[in-house]
Amino acid sequence: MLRLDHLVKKFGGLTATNDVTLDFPAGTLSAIIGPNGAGKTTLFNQITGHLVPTSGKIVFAGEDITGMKPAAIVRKGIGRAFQVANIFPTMTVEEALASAVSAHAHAAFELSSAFPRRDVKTRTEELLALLGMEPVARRISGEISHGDQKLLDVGLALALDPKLLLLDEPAAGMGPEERWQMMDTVQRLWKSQNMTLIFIEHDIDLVFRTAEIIHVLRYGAVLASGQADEIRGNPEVIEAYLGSETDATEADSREEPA
Ligand SMILES: Nc1ncnc2c1ncn2[C@@H]1O[C@H](COP(=O)(O)OP(=O)(O)OP(=O)(O)O)[C@@H](O)[C@H]1O
Repeated sequence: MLRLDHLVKKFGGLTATNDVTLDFPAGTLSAIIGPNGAGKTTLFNQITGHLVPTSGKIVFAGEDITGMKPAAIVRKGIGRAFQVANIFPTMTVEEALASAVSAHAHAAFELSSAFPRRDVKTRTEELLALLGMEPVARRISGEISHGDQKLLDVGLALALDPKLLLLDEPAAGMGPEERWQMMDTVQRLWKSQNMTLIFIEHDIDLVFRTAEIIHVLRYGAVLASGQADEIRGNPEVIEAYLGSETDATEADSREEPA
């Protein structure tokens, strides 16, 4: 579904993504972990077209999408949950979701007149149910809890019917109980929506419980890939990951002199 092929991204003398080659097979639920500054978000930004790789290729569904603009990549079927709930602060949750569903239906209809018009109301209700957000459907987006706003972000990305969904720390800023619930929801969405999902997460316990495949980044490069048991038992990973608790930004140590 998605292949990253020798992907390099440099910011001046800093190599944020260092020769990353990874496969994300269709239908899988993968996590990307790694210390602060390991290059996780930079990787996502390249996949979504917000950053252009210095070298290497990004192949999605058999097509080379390297260097395409973000809007074109969204149309190819790659969605990402941004912190967008605050774009609709005065709308209710239901209205915000309906707007996203409606915009997507409209774009799809313009692309192909054969594309069936979506029943916006039905899809909105479906999403509310999927997200478990019916109880807050009529509340103002800007006034719901942080956790519900993060869920709404995911819902807005889902409204575009992505084949591949990228979530950057979906449980960030939540309390322990809420974090587990969020990851349960992510797993449920992934199962029910027949999509490929990649998430970035710092909490290694959440990752071990949720992801099928885990990729560990360090200094912008892939340190290890595998299932939870393989990753859990990898001394290098443990060292790299636990080391991050004390190093604020590991990338600081790899800046080359100008
Ligand atoms: N636009 C940019 N310009 C210059 N340097 C950047 C830019 N974006 C990221 N970096 C640097 O690239 C390195 C990797 O950053 P990135 O945000 O991808 O790491 P991360 O693994 O997502 O970290 P975190 O877990 O803290 O979010 C960091 O040193 C960061 O400062």
